Amino acid sequence: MWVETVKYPWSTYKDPDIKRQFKLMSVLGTDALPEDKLKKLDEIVSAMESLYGRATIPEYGDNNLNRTLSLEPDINDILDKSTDVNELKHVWVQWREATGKKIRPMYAEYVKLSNEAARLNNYTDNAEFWIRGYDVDDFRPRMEHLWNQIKPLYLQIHAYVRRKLWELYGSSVITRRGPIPAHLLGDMWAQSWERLDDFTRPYPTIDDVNPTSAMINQNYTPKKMFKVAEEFFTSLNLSAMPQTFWEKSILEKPNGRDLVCHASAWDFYDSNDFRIKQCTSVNFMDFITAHHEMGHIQYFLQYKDLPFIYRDGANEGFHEAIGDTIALSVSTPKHLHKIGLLPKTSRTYEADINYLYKIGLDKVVFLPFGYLMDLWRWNVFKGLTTEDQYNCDWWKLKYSYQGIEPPVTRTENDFDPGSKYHIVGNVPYIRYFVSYIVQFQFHQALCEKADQFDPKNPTSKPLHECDIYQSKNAGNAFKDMLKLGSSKPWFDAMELLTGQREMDARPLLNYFNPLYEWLKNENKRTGEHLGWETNKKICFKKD
Ligand SMILES: O=C(CCC(O)(O)[C@H](Cc1ccccc1)NC(=O)c1ccccc1)N[C@@H](Cc1c[nH]c2ccccc12)C(=O)O
Ligand SMILES: [Zn+2]
Repeated sequence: MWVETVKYPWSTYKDPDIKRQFKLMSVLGTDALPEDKLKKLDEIVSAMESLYGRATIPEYGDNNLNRTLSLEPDINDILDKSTDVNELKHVWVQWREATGKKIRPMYAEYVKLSNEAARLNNYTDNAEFWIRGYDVDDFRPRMEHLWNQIKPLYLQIHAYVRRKLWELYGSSVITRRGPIPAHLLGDMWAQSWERLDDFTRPYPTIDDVNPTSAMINQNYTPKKMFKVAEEFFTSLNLSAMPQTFWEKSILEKPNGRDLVCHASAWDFYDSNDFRIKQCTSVNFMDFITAHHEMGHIQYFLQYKDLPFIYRDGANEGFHEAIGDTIALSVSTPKHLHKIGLLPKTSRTYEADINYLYKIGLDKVVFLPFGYLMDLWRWNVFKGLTTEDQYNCDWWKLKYSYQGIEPPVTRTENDFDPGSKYHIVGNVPYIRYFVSYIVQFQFHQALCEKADQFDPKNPTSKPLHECDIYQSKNAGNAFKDMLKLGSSKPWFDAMELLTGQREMDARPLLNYFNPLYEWLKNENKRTGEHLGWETNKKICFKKD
């Protein structure tokens, strides 16, 4: 699709739309590389990705079955249910042995070739190439500013969770002033801690909002989960999944066949064939992920008749935010009760705080992780993090932003970034940080359209109780934005839906404000230390 700028001097064109189409078409990406280097880069990425996709670890304990475990569903089930710190440490270490450690030798060449491609596209390095779609030249300082707005809330939830884990595991495993050991947080990368909800929530006597048992009792299947998700979208007057979607998607892990299980959504650019690949288990987290993936498909469907150069998100964060925005309504006790996945709902202060805490264990906790993933990669592409300190710099960032530490000593023989899909799959990650901010802007705007939020009187109808289900008003407003695809700068798309042109952390902070107040009081009551400190060494040389 490379349009010779000499033949078409498009930068001189007057028509803004034609000019935009040529500009988008002229970005070559890795195709700018000479044939042999492009081939080498593709080989490295597919080698890293297939190694990750095939990775298994030995089962914990000395049983002689020597079964092996995959990430999905085996290891995730252990992270969900086990409180045996030695079993948690085993899966944490073994997953990194099976993935990052083996991928490390390939990474430096991947970095070199990616930077070469970026420079051939007239970018200084691949970091600049990756953030071009956000259309501002101070994008990285803006991300730091957003993080600084969120950090006080994160410090509160971090201090509270650390105390609850200290109560559960004792001071031989965790302190009350230091970083939290990463294997105790219910997730392989400590990116979201919602699996801790069950035994750390503020008011434990109040029923937990966990529809998994109802899903199992009602014989939910993966297909049923996607059908229920689809019905939410159609209730908004958005599009149903086309027949080919149901015929060609892979919604369950095919037994026997090796498959990269990391969820993904696919647009075949023929205005008809759209698919999801997801190794779905019947549980609430996978039900939410199903909405995330279906959000991608809905975007595909809404922009499918645009010139194909415009068949993309307004920016990459928008594409990640569609499904999550819908999921903010789906997750409410009110909605789950309405679709029969929650026996009853009690609208008390305690139930409210419990709910905000559960959502906060995903959304607030995720933000430092969503940010540091590309902070590390930007430093690598810019040569600020050199190969001999890959792992040291990774753990410096995990300590500094997330306030966590590894359960065992890490050295430069390890490569912990390579234990995360997006690092081996060459998938940028700041898109999820952007999504977690803008999805609350979208949610607030849609709730206003659904007459379930009033910005002039925000406490009259609390944003966290809003469910836009069956609101055609909200759906049509969402549709108008989705239909733009990437045909307009993302500021215009944002303004069309929300009335403002910038990313703004205030809707997220307003949403969680009752939880923030509760956590401040609770941490003051128990005398929690906010933040973390340690005298442990973080970096060790290759042995
Ligand atoms: O990676 C994903 C979901 C996978 C994806 O839908 O984002 C997928 C990633 C991917 C990109 C490129 C190739 C293969 C997989 N993205 C897409 O399928 C996709 C499709 C069209 C446009 C843009 C992205 N979520 C992130 C974080 C996350 C954000 N919201 C969530 C909700 C539930 C669970 C996780 C998340 C994670 O798991 O760390
Ligand atoms: Zn996604």
